[in-house]
Amino acid sequence: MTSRKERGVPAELALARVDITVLTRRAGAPLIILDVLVNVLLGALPVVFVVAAAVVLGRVPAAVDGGLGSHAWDSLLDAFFVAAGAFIGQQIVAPVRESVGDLVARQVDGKVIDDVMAAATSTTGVGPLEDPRVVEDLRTAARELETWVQSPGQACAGQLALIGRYTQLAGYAGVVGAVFSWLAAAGLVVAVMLFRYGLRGGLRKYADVRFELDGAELKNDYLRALAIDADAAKEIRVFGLIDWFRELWRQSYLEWLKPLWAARRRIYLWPFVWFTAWGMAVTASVMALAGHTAADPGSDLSLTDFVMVITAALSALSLGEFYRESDLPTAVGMHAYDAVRRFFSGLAAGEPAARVPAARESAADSTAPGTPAADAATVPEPSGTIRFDKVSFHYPGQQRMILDELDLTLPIGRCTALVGVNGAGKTTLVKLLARLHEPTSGAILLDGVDIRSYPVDAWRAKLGVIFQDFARYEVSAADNVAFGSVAHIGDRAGVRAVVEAVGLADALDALPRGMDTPLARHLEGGADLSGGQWQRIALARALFALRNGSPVLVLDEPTASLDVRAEAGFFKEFTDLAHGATTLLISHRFSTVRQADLIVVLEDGRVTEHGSHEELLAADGRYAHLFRLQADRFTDSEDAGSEDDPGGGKDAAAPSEETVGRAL
Ligand SMILES: Nc1ncnc2c1ncn2[C@@H]1O[C@H](COP(=O)(O)OP(=O)(O)OP(=O)(O)O)[C@@H](O)[C@H]1O
Repeated sequence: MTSRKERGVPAELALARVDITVLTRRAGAPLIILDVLVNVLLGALPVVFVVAAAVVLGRVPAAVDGGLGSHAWDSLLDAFFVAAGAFIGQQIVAPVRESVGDLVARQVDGKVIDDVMAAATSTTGVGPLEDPRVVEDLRTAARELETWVQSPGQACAGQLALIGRYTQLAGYAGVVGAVFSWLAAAGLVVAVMLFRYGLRGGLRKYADVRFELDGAELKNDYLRALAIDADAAKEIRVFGLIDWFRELWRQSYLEWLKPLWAARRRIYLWPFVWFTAWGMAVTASVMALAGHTAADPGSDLSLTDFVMVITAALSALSLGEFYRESDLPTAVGMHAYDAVRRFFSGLAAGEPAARVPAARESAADSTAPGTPAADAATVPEPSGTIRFDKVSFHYPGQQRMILDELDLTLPIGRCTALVGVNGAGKTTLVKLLARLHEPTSGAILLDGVDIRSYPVDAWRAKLGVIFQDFARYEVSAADNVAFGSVAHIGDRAGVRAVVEAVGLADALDALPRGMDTPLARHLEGGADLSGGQWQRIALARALFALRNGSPVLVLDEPTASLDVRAEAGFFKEFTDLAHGATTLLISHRFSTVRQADLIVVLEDGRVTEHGSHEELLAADGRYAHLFRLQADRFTDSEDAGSEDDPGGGKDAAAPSEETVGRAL
């Protein structure tokens, strides 16, 4: 995209005006026509007033001579009523114009917000929404759209409001031209536009500087939000961070404000003085010409004409000012829309290539050789395996491979546990399985068929995934669970069954409105849950998906927030409930992991070990090492807590299987 500076100022201004005009069309023809008419009327009324007031003044001598009831008196009254009508009309039309402008702005902004929401929720994957540049554009746009200070809609209403101002200027110039001199009228218009250029041009440059500081402004927004964030509030107090943060807030604001102050001095001072001097010179010439003509005894300029010209000229000159309703909105408002457009192109550029690569179309899996089900509308019931076939992946815009030619087979109907150190790529693997990202190379095959052959929604309907950072929706507890299969959101008996299965029924029944209680304290009748209770909600959600036909369950750290008792019971209860399902379980808790049918160790982007718990312990590799590390923590504390246990000095590096089993 060509930058604003490269295009040059006139082209930039023209394009900005065209952009606003195009966007304004979204307000709809009736509203736009109404706004234009109201603005034209608001622009014309002051001109009518100036003309009528001058006529009133000119008719006073004759009316005084003629006396009450005379024809001259009546014509004075006629002119007076026109002037008064024009004056009162302005008072009435001005707020109407403001309201119609607001309607235009709301219509446009509403449609822009709809577009943003539609675009943000329509991406197949999450890659674009994880791209910091795309997110920054979205935040910039959202700030103006939400606060409704200088939004795109305000820019549209502001540009329409210019019609009123320029109708007024044209009217005054017309009066001066018709009554006195077209040259003087042209001079007036030039003077006003010079004043305007000095002001509005400065504002445009100032706005450019402000846009360059978007990053700093977003940082300020973040820090401001942090100051009132309940979670951060705890740590800020407990760790005594208040003074540190105050200083950070001060510094951050200064980093944003200082360049703005400097820009204001640089941009406004000399150009403003320069353009104002030119404007004043032109004004002085027009006034001198009018005065000279009026003073000339041979001139046919009447008192009415003279008053009309001077009043029109002065009124025109007063238009060489900052237009509150137009200038800031048109200078700044479209910035948010630029961010919206960058957001759209960022989303489009970041969408994963979901097509099945040509080479992959002939790929055959040992379990199901043959042709892939290219573009099949439905996903068949899994029967053999889900296989990661030489899957490599790096995040968009990054070089580092998170998964590197990874081969992994998940047997259908069995439970596979995935272990690995922090950052090994376990959650990333789940994102690929759910097609939130697509592999950089390689493929994921369901019974030999590349899952990209299927419509993404149909594939996802086969999965019930609970992420480590699962969502906590501010809706009722029942809906939080039912979101696992939104097509069955009304199935209260089903929701109840899975809530009981995860041991949450008593806790939810104790809430003010039972399962209908909104899970957010700030909502009326709402309540919040503990971390472990939220985790059970997430588990119930996964079970609800399973119950309603998602045969593949993926649980990323499902027991991380469960208490020891709940964790101990988790696996048994869960395998009973999830009997027959294909489960991928990610956990750092070996007490959970050890009970899986198959355990897979992920390291350096590849599977380095796989087998049952016993096989992996016997192999004495990475799994055995990690297992012992965790087991030692328990045996140490058990030993320390047991004063009369003579076995406290057991070889911690090699606990017996029995000890480990007891501890875990
Ligand atoms: N959206 C992202 N963009 C760029 N890099 C990412 C993104 N998400 C994760 N990563 C990086 O990918 C690597 C693997 O992360 P991942 O969350 O898959 O690990 P994990 O094995 O699940 O870790 P943990 O056990 O801590 O949950 C990490 O180095 C992480 O920084």
